[in-house]
Amino acid sequence: MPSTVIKNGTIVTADLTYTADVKIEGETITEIGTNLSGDTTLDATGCYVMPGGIDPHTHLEMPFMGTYSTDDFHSGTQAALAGGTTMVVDFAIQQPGQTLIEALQMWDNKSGRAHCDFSFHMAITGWDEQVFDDMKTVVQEKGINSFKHFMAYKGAMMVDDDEMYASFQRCAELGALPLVHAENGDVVAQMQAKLMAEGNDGPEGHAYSRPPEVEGEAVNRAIMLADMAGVPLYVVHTSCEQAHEAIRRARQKGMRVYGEPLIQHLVLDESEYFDKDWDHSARRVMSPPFRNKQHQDSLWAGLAAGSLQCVATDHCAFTTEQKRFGVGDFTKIPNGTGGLEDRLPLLWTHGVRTGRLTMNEFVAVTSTNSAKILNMYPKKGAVLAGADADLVVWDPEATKTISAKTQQSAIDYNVFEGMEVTGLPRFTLTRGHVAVEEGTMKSREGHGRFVKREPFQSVNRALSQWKELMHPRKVERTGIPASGV
Ligand SMILES: NC(=O)NCCC(=O)O
Ligand SMILES: [Zn+2]
Ligand SMILES: [Zn+2]
Repeated sequence: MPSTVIKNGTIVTADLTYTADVKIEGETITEIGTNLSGDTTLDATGCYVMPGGIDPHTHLEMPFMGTYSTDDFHSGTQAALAGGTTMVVDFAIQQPGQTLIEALQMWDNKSGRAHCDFSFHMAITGWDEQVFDDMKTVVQEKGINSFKHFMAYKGAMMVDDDEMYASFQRCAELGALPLVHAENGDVVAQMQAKLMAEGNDGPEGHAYSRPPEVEGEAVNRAIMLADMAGVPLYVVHTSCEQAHEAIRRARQKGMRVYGEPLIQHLVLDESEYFDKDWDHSARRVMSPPFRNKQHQDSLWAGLAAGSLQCVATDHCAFTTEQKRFGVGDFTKIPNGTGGLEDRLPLLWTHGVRTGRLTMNEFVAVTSTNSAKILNMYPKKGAVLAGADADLVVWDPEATKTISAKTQQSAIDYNVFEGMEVTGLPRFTLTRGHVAVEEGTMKSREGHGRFVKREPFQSVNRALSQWKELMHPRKVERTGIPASGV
């Protein structure tokens, strides 16, 4: 079996920083030590050797708002690798009339082009007996242990409380983790209609129609429902203090609630929606929208304090032409932005280089925490013998200016255009294969494999045990008075 040794680097994991060589045989890390040798040597002088990034939230070739997101499993996973991310978790979403299993088949077909490993969350967009039954197949046979619920996008993917609570209870039974896109979709729809009626039809209307309160309310509601169902909860794209505050409070009360800020919300703010150039603002339309500096500070603090766990991208990239579907009606601008290639360099630049995050916290929030929360650690998210050789050799001094002209993403712009970043991959390895070397792409289409994720044992068992103990019990009484009737 061909072997590779990464030499002269410093290993940085979520909890350790130390000097050692890393030996890879085939697709797996087989040894960590000193003076190791192999068929090939990768020089990591001056670099950190870290677990490759895991993006827990992407939408590649997603059918949405009358079109498909432009980055697919080919360009999207190339972008991931170029930026040091070695695994993405995408969302399989049923289309009207489709079963969960049919939707999964669709995602299986699309993902054949992936250059890096991937897994899926399954979206629940309605509720009936078939969905109830299929959830069991999805968890027990298809290797998917997480289900997403959209509390927004009324008239499309949104589920109501009835459906969500039923699904949360099913997740509890199956050892699965529910995810929520938390915005009050009913209120958003009313605000959108009002803004449009007042002639407020530009991209700034998108931000006005989705204030932090609609997110905070929904996060609180989802947390309460999850608590009543006895299941943990993962809140995707946590963008504001109201949402973070709800997560923080729940965690202080002992609830297993996880929060995921996006790199976009951490570094871009709401002023983007007030640009005079319609295209500039529309390209940045996503839900929830970008917020102000106070909200950004809250998210950064949450990552350092541990009340927020994973930094994702929600990569859902539309071209300018696609964004223009919404000229004259902001509600028709396809929601979504890219970020796969830029997540790690931006987080390093704005997090580690400013002192907001340590290097170990950086690894935790870009990789290890996702692997643990989604139940694939230590196969993924670890630099350990036996783990997949998904690694990034990170040059902390390498710099570039982000530009659509040099990106892997297939769209015609980049929402971070012109930003300088310091900290880039020297090498990115996906299951032992060197996919990126000093900015040159050497990745292979179809190399990526589906990563099966087993149902959760400990957290769900602990919660159901507690639920069982607290279950309503009839009080057996003596001396019951005769009925008054
Ligand atoms: N976030 C966004 O605007 N688009 C992608 C779909 C979603 O996650 O809501
Ligand atoms: Zn969402
Ligand atoms: Zn999303």
